[in-house]
Amino acid sequence: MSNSEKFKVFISRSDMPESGVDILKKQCDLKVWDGPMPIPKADFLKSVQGVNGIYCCITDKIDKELLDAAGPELKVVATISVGYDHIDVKECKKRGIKIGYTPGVLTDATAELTLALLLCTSRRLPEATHEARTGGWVSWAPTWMTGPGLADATVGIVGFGRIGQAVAKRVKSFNTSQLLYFNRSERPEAKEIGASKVSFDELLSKSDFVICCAALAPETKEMFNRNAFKKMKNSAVFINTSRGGIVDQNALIEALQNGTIRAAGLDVTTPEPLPLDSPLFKLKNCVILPHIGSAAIQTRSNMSEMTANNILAGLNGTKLPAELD
Ligand SMILES: O=C(O)[C@H](O)CO
Repeated sequence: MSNSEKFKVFISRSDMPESGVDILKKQCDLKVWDGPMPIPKADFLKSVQGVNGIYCCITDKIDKELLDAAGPELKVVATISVGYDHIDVKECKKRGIKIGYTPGVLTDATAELTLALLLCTSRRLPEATHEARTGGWVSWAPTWMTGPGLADATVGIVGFGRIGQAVAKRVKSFNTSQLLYFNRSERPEAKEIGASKVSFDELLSKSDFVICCAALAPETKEMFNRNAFKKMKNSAVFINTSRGGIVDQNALIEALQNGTIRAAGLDVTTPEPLPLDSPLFKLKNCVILPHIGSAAIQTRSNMSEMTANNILAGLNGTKLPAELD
């Protein structure tokens, strides 16, 4: 393509980290959505007409209707995320549209956040700071604000890919007694980490902490349902930093209200943002974060650069640096 007819790329947010946008600016004709976020569907459909590439994020549904609206010139869709459950992968493949995502660069940030959320939930930090600020801190007290520690605990990780393994390595440094994992396939890396593969049921019944790092797919949808929570210890702490759809949220609310499990820490919910009147916000034993797993400054820049490079490769017809196969 000559300079006068650059590739057309649509970017669905005006606040995508600059480092990636700068890469694209030099070589593409960029159209950036700067209206309300996330981009309303009707605007999305209009904005993508005739583009060659789409730079999107997890709130943008890339479905058949959107691909139809974009038309036959669309070569690549790249998401600034490792998760791709918002993209109709089959439909893209059928049309020969390449999909880029951002595995690897956010592993450390997400693992860090998972640990932060776990400690926050088990040691009741939001409750404790609230008490300190509002006069509940009357005196040091032997049993006040106590919660389970990680030392000598059994930790179960569901989904043992990059992020699950990074979480396991970090958790181990807290002197846990046992690391269990549940994954579709056996992971060779588990041996060195010191984690044992068990069935989902065994993980649920033995773990003091259950951490969900699995990707959302038809097989994992609502795998944490009423039955699963019943199999967990009453003292268990549940952490989810992957996708809200993996949990039957009503079952979780019930489990937290009834003491079926002790507490939950969630970086992801259904829907997002979680409505302010959700019962989850009323529960002291639930810590909720607004999906900030990968929100480390440098990580987001790296993700943006990877997204841009995925787009450029897709436009030029070469293998993407991180292509979904
Ligand atoms: O899938 C992802 O990358 C996260 O959920 C958002 O960074």
